[in-house]
Amino acid sequence: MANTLLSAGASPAMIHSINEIPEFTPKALGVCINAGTLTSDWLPGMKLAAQVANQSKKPWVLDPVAAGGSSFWLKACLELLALKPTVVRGNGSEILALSKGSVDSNSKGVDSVHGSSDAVEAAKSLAQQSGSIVAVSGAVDFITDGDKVVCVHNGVPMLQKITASGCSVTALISAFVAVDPSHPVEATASALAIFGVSSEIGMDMARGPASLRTHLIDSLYGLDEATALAREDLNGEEHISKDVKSSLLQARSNEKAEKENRSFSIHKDCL
Ligand SMILES: Nc1ncnc2c1ncn2[C@@H]1O[C@H](COP(=O)(O)OP(=O)(O)OP(=O)(O)O)[C@@H](O)[C@H]1O
Ligand SMILES: Cc1ncsc1CCO
Ligand SMILES: [Mg+2]
Repeated sequence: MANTLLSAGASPAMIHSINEIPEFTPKALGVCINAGTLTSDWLPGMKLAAQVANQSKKPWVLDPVAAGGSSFWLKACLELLALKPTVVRGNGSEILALSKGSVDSNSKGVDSVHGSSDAVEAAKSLAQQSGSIVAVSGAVDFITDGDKVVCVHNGVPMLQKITASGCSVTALISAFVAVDPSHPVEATASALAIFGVSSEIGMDMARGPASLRTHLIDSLYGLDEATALAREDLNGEEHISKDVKSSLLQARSNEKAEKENRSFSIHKDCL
């Protein structure tokens, strides 16, 4: 997660201790709270970080790792959700569990047993209930404010074989939302697209999951505006660069790129 952020031009700090939160969190431009490897000792610090981010008017993003995997995980994620994250990003099973508010008896824990398209309606409903932007990742990523839905088609299936690829893209979303907090849907879609493009470029050089991780990070670091524009088939009005401060893409419908399966498009067009 931290290496992904560094490659994108952000400056991560991984904080666990509740003692550090009041002093440190106000200094951050954005906060990412990740429920993976959760223990009851860590939860109060996570909640305090969310509260301090809210008080400091800083955006924060929740990764509800394995929300449907156990009662403890689900309760913790629902409590964090009640603290009003700017964005929630999870896989299909995580978003379905949060939306239903129940543990999934078929859950494998961290890995999704649902496709992202199975969770689009749950994501819309969760966004309406929570007031947060909700992103469901998978073969297609869906981002919704409860009304409009944006789709991102970038990415490679091998990402599922790298643990914490989802966590890393959530961290990237935090950085993008931190630099454009007034456009959280666009920032979230942009982060997912940029991560996906980087994985596609990285996959051309990779021999398996371990080398994909390396090449993804290298590709994100080396991504320039021209390459991102070409791979996204965006029009000339959008500006992307490897610097997250200028890499916020606008979601839009694009029929040609849609056929190529390589772009943003609006939900009704891409389903
Ligand atoms: N089948 C796929 N094809 C293309 N990209 C995919 C596919 N599945 C996942 N991705 C991409 O992989 C990244 C991680 O999404 P995923 O849904 O696997 O997260 P996750 O299950 O939370 O992962 P983790 O728990 O390992 O961090 C996203 O950028 C997503 O777009
Ligand atoms: C494998 C795993 N277990 C808890 S968190 C995590 C990383 C992917 O979310
Ligand atoms: Mg995950």
